[in-house]
Amino acid sequence: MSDQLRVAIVGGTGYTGAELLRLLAVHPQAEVVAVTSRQESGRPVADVFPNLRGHYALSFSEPDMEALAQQSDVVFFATPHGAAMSGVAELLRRDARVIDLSADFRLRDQAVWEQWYGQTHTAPEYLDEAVYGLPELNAASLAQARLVACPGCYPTAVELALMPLLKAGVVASRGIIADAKSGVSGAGRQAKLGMLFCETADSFAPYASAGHRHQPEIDQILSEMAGTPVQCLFQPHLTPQVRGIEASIYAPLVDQQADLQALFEAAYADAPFVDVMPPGSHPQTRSVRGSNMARLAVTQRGDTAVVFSVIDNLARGSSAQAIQCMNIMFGLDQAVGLNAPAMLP
Ligand SMILES: NC(=O)C1=CN([C@@H]2O[C@H](COP(=O)(O)OP(=O)(O)OC[C@H]3O[C@@H](n4cnc5c(N)ncnc54)[C@H](OP(=O)(O)O)[C@@H]3O)[C@@H](O)[C@H]2O)C=CC1
Ligand SMILES: CC(=O)N[C@@H](CCC(=O)OP(=O)(O)O)C(=O)O
Repeated sequence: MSDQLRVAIVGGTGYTGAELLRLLAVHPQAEVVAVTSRQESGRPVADVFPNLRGHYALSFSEPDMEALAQQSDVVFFATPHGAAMSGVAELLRRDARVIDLSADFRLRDQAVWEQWYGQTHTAPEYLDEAVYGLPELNAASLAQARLVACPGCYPTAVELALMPLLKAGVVASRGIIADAKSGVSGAGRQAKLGMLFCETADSFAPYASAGHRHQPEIDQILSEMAGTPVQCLFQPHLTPQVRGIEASIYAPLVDQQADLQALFEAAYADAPFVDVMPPGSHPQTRSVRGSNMARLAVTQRGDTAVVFSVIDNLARGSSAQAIQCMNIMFGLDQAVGLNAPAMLP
């Protein structure tokens, strides 16, 4: 076992932490050596998550950065915004590498981050160094990264859908609309009134119409892809399902002769976790449940490119994509441990 990557997880009792544990339980080249929870410290992992019985002898521990750095090669933060930035300096100083599933290092501009997240950033010196963990965009930088800022779940779905169009320059930089829907696990495992079964079942609604914190992240990354400022109107909705994001994206074409299907197939020819579906397809969230696959379908409607994008918010939208980043950072095959097909039905 000595050649196994030693993995620690801060925040192992949330949904993304539980998904990291589930996926890493069968990763052939990584071993979880520590997992933290302040509320469940001392309790066996398999007591809290019965699906992991027989996979882990570990118990949850307190989040002690010095101990985690000594024990592990890489530390995942599956914590609310604000936690990773208080631990990152200590971990990097002790040569652990860090993969942050929260938003602490996603935005380049400290003032913009503070405006949207409503707190002071305490480690702004790492904002430039952090590599945005979208493997199809940043594989080369990820291979060298000490600190990875994993994308938000909605941004993953939207950015993968728009990357081929923006890189080829076939759509306008204004007037793009991303109409996105998320399952309830996107809100995390903490009880919140609006996320209860009786509040969400048999219903469907938009939210955050005044602006969502994923808006500046989406605009930042789309602008990097295009090499020019891009504005995308992003509108989220809550759907009564556990996992899954669907984004329907509308982008005004500046080149109406472009073969969009060919463009997408070429852009993702070497991407093991992007499936460009045949023309006329309607991807379903159930086709990606529990898997790292993003399924895309592209079509042209008059002067508009229409892209449908589905991911599992807990897998491609966070934990599985974070493991794909880990694989790249440590020189492993990017797909190792992630090849299981989605659960269906
Ligand atoms: N849910 C989703 O679909 C997605 C979530 N994300 C992001 O991933 C992160 C985790 O999300 P999610 O799993 O849903 O969150 P949860 O609220 O479900 O879980 C949070 C976890 O972090 C721990 N924690 C909370 N505060 C601290 C702290 N200050 N220091 C150390 N540990 C702490 C909690 O355990 P304890 O309090 O016991 O220590 C718990 O294990 C968030 O930043 C979220 O925005 C990103 C993409 C998708
Ligand atoms: C359904 C739901 O509530 N979803 C969450 C997004 C989850 C996510 O991606 O989280 P971070 O970007 O914060 O890491 C929301 O809209 O706030």
